[in-house]
Amino acid sequence: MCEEKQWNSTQLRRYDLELEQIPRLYYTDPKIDELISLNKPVVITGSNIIKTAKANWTPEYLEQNIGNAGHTVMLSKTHKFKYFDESKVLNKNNPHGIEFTPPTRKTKMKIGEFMRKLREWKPGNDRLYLQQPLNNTIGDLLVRDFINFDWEYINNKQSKHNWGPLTSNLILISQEGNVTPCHYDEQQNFFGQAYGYKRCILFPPSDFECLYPHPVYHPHDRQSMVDFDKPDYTRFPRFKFAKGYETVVEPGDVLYIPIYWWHHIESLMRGGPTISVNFWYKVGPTSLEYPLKDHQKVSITRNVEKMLLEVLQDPKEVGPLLRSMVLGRYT
Ligand SMILES: CC1(C)c2ccccc2-c2ccc(C[C@@H](CC(=O)O)C(=O)C(=O)O)cc21
Ligand SMILES: [Zn+2]
Repeated sequence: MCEEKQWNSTQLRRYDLELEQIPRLYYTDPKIDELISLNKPVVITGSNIIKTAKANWTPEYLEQNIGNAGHTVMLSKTHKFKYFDESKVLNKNNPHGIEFTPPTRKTKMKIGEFMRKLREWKPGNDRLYLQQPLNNTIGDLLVRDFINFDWEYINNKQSKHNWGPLTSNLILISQEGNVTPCHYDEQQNFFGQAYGYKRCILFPPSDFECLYPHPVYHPHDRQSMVDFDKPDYTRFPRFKFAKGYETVVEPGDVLYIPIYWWHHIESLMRGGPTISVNFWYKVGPTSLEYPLKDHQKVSITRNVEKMLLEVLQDPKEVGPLLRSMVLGRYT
């Protein structure tokens, strides 16, 4: 029987993008391994990977069981939560940083205060996004749920596809309508959706030239400079050629976000709070096999930018040197 959909398209933000669907496959389907080995995204459905989270993790349950520590909560004046690396911001003990006005603020909050602020939220208030690494501060029931994830399935994928060690699991509690803007991570990611619905838009690493990442030394390193709500086609003309893939993940789904794939993730508008848990895997230094994969080329560009900054010291000199090296000679 076809389940009635729990959401409708008016809850999705509208972007000037052509989007294909990310395949949704039942967890026993061997095509899942084919896609993962090709570093392509896939939604794994019907599995027990995060079954206990799907069964138990409601906002009320987390309020009771996530633990009594202060949790990291991001605050934003807009619906966008654009990540930035604090270590790259100019400040007294970082003379090489660059001028930067952080778009979000980090604070610590007990879960009760966070949930109250969500319930009492009004337009004009800061929006909230809670993230909590699964560590020894979380409550016993959450530890039990975490232990009862289907680790046999997860570890089988990790070893079959030569992922490195699991580096962290983040629990994410988002306010409805929040957006994590388009960025890539240097880790393989099993993105589990426990409660509520999230729309995920992904682009392959080969779309690097259409998504204009900030310079590597910028606090918004790895984040796209393009504002999806209002793209500046003069500065970013190739954005119109970006070829995206999308899906709306529902409770129990696990989306495989391949390393270096761009992803924009939004909690559906008017869909209530959402709860996700991700699994990040660091990959060791891979030997370069030819022809190089697209994500390896992105990694090479990062090394060039880092080396140039190191030797030039002044961030403002990196662009001009690259330009003089390339214009008229390689273009
Ligand atoms: C935006 C936020 C809260 C944040 C602020 C400051 C530092 C880190 C982070 C951070 C890290 C991961 C996510 C989860 C997910 C995006 C999503 O689900 O919204 C994602 O990108 C991934 O799993 O790779 C979200 C965040
Ligand atoms: Zn990410």
